[in-house]
Amino acid sequence: MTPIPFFKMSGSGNDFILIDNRTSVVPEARLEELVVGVCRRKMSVGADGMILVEPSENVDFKWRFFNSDGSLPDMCGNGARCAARFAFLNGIAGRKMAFETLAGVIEAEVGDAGVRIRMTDPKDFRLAQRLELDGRSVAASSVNTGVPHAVVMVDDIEAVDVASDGRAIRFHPDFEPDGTNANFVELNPAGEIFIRTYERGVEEETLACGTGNVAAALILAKERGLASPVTLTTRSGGRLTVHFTRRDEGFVDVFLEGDARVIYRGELWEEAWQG
Ligand SMILES: N[C@H](CCC[C@H](N)C(=O)O)C(=O)O
Repeated sequence: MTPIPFFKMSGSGNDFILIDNRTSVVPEARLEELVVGVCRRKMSVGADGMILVEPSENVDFKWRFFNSDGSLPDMCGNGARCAARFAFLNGIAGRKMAFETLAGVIEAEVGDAGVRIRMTDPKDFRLAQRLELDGRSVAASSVNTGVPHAVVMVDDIEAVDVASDGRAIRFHPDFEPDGTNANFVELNPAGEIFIRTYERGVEEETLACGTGNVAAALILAKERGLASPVTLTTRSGGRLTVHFTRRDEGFVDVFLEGDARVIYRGELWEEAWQG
């Protein structure tokens, strides 16, 4: 099989494999095997997800985004920034662009220092829920920022067992049938915000989650009165900034801004994803 050119990129530590699939270079019949195979750490390239850039009749391009387990969520904030810069660098779009996702059309602007994307309007806010986790009652809020997110405020972000508590929230009955991503957020006395995320479809903690940072920022705005812009420090140490305008009980003009780094370019051989 002809090797498939790809970029490896990172959005604040959330890493992705990106492929220009406008001429259908990936074997559609073996797509899930390809996604899961190449996202394996150590055995292959390794990534939190894969992005296919494909033709669109209405805007600059359409994307298909896959979590590393092969699932197809509606949106990915860090992946969207990487897809925008990938499209710009490969002449698929200009600095300002729009592309189709399952969550809707995402507008993006590629700057010299980072990429800014317009998020879909947040929906399904649920504040001050109580989740029963292994006999503990945990306060959480949730919102859909393109994908579902639960947000738990904590006093010490370093003390959180993200693998265990994150997984328990991700599969909690309150979020069935689709499940949710689970975010843990510390707002310290100096006003600094630290966030850690267990990601649905990766099924472990990732170093950053764009839609999760947006969820945390909007819930902090609602519950703690934070004003736009809100900057959060992710597990990688990378910082993401969320801009928004309050409108009645909701938010409009929500933007996510952060880096989208090219790590390397390569070509996928079939043995990189077979079995
Ligand atoms: N794992 C998420 C999708 C990717 C979200 C995250 N990587 C982001 O940057 O928004 C889900 O299945 O809901």
